[in-house]
Amino acid sequence: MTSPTTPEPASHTLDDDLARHMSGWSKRFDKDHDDQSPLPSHHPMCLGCGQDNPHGHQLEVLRDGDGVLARHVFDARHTGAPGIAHGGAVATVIDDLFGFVLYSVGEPGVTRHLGVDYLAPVLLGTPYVFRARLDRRDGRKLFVSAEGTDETGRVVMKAEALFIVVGLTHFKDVNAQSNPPVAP
Ligand SMILES: CCCCCCCC/C=C\CCCCCCCC(=O)SCCNC(=O)CCNC(=O)[C@H](O)C(C)(C)COP(=O)(O)OP(=O)(O)OC[C@H]1O[C@@H](n2cnc3c(N)ncnc32)[C@H](O)[C@@H]1OP(=O)(O)O
Repeated sequence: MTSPTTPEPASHTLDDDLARHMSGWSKRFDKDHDDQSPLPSHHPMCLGCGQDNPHGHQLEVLRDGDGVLARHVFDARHTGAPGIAHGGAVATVIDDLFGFVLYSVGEPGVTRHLGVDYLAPVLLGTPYVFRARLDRRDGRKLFVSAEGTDETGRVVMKAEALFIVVGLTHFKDVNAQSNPPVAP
């Protein structure tokens, strides 16, 4: 529910977004994306990384060699069992991080399959590092993997996913069929 102090999301039209993202996604990791430099968010309202989404994780994702990295602290909004991050919130962060691996591919893609192994509780208010990479590509199929570690280096979760490369028309076609976005 929107509180009176919750900022209204900025207005972004699909055509604006597509135009902006088209140039963004055509860029591979390059001189603009030096190692350990931040990568642009998918979209200002993206649940994972959008800076205008007050309900999102507002991830800041860095290029990390051939992969990507995000440092993240889950908070009370992400509670599952008391004191522990909800598994769906952890999966959201990882799914979104995989969406940043697309920068190394230079083409847009969407999640076809996501698998998560929860090896240890992910605690609220505790810093974790999540890393993801492209393992292999088979035509339009991108096989990616990731893991999350705590400050001691202990691996608390692992994930693997299949992303499918799609054209930008995928997003346009889907939006043409859907209802207009609703403000939170
Ligand atoms: C608002 C404007 C924004 C504009 C922005 C523009 C740029 C943004 C760009 C990028 C954003 C990235 C943002 C990341 C955010 C995080 C990621 C998400 O949340 S993504 C959302 C959730 N995912 C979906 O909504 C997909 C829904 N699914 C589909 O639309 C279709 O299923 C689709 C397009 C993915 C594929 O459909 P098919 O009918 O073409 O293909 P099929 O038969 O399903 O399978 C594809 C291939 O995968 C294999 N496959 C399927 N499951 C497999 C499995 N478990 N293991 C191995 N292979 C598998 C199959 O055998 C097939 O292989 P074979 O191509 O024939 O060789």
